[in-house]
Amino acid sequence: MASQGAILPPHVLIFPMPVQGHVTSMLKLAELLCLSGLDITFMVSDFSYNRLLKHTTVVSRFKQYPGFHFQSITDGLPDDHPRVGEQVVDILTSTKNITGPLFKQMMSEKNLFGSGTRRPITCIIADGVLTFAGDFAEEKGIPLIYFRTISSCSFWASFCIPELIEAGEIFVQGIGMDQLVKSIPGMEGFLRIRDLPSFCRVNDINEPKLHMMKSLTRQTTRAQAAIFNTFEDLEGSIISHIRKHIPKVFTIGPNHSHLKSRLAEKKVDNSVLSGSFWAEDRSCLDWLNAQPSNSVIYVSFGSITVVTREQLLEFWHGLVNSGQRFLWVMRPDSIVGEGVKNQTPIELEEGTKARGYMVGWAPQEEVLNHEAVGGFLTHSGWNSTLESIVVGVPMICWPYFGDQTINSRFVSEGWKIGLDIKDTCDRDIIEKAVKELMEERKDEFLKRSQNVANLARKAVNEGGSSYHNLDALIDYIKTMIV
Ligand SMILES: O=c1ccn([C@@H]2O[C@H](COP(=O)(O)OP(=O)(O)O[C@H]3O[C@H](CO)[C@@H](O)[C@H](O)[C@H]3O)[C@@H](O)[C@H]2O)c(=O)[nH]1
Ligand SMILES: C[C@H]1CC[C@@H]2C(C(=O)O)=CO[C@@H](O)[C@@H]21
Repeated sequence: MASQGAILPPHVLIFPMPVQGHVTSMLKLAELLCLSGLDITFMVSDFSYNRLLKHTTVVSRFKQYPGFHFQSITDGLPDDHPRVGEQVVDILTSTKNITGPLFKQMMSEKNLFGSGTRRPITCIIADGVLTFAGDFAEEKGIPLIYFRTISSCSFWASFCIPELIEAGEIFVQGIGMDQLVKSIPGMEGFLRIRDLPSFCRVNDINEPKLHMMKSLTRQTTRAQAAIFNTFEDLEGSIISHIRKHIPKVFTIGPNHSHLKSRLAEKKVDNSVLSGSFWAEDRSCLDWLNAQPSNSVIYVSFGSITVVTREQLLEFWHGLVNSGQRFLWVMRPDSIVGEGVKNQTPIELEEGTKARGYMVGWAPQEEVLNHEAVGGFLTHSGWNSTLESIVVGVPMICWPYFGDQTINSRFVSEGWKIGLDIKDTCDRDIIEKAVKELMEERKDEFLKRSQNVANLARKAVNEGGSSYHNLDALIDYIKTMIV
């Protein structure tokens, strides 16, 4: 065993928070590491695993990597828990209280997943929000790398929560939402209190969600290193501030594009790795095929956002009144509340028949890459933002919660590749924003988005920063074998 052990590769446990946006980006990381011959155990909740089995080919795709194994575990919630909207935060508590102890027991019963052909886990790459995985690594002396799946700008703002509290810059009643934030180094001058991660909007400065986010983020420093799904040309100036607290930061993104680049280099199938929790309706690609170039605004609010029927109608009127073509993802579980009567006004039905198409879930990466798509009305989830950036599609941002409120500010005022309509939901504002993005300022937005897209693609190809950093990460993981 000892001599066999010497030639066995490192064995990495990858553990995402079990929700779509986190599993998606950590699956891409897993495949990137598999391509370098590392052994991977990918921990996923029973709920997520069943969704993956039902709606994707990930299991057969990963069969080509003999060193890759899925391991499922409960997320601690009952099957019928909605796992959407603000209630998704319940997963943080249930995984800590229920999954954490089971994980610990499983690791000990299964000898850290070691066998005659695999080393026991040599390194844990845990989602930065799964603190119990960090506790376990620390307790057992296993090297720990945190992967926070949000943007670096959002991470950095959350990291600065103690300074924000100290400076009185957390939103509580009586503070102006449009006041500029001064206590986040690197964001002075354009970040407003309104743009801080939504957990910073509280009724009382002692509210648990604010303090949970503060400690979740601050505890990242106990890891030996951190990974971010971003690239230096996009967020380098912010990352330089993070590096003062976490010296080893590996920026390796955009992960989905990096994976494509590495697969192409190896001349193997580089089709999109879909980790969808819902069935992708590919008929929208046929519809897009029949639309002119850059003429369609794609509308999707990711996997967690929910809207009331009133909000839905505002979006719908705004889109139809804009006169633009639209492709709209309406997730089956995304409409909440009783709201107004369940009848669709005739003008919306007609407007949709003439210029729109709706699906329950789309193959988003392919949709955004389609030449007919010229804009994206998004909730500013980090994966969606990066997927849009890579293909140079300008955005209208309607952030729902969490990191999205700051991502949208960076899109509009930082990188200037879109518009931010946060905190509004009004048909006239939506109509105006769609016209501005798709007609009036179209060339300006497309040009800037193309420039950023070129930087993203440069980052993930040979010679680029993310390409270099992934190699450095793999070398680092190899040094962790004790
Ligand atoms: O019809 C659809 C809609 C979405 N997607 C994919 O689903 C993912 C959605 O991820 P993201 O855009 O990041 O949004 P959320 O699902 O909301 O992700 C959660 O996780 C992200 C990463 O931490 C955070 O940035 C978000 O705020 C958080 O809500 C993306 O890869 C999309 O391509 C599809 O494939 N088809
Ligand atoms: C449910 C949310 C709590 C934290 C996660 C997150 C993050 O800050 O890492 C962003 O949005 C959500 O996916 C998670």
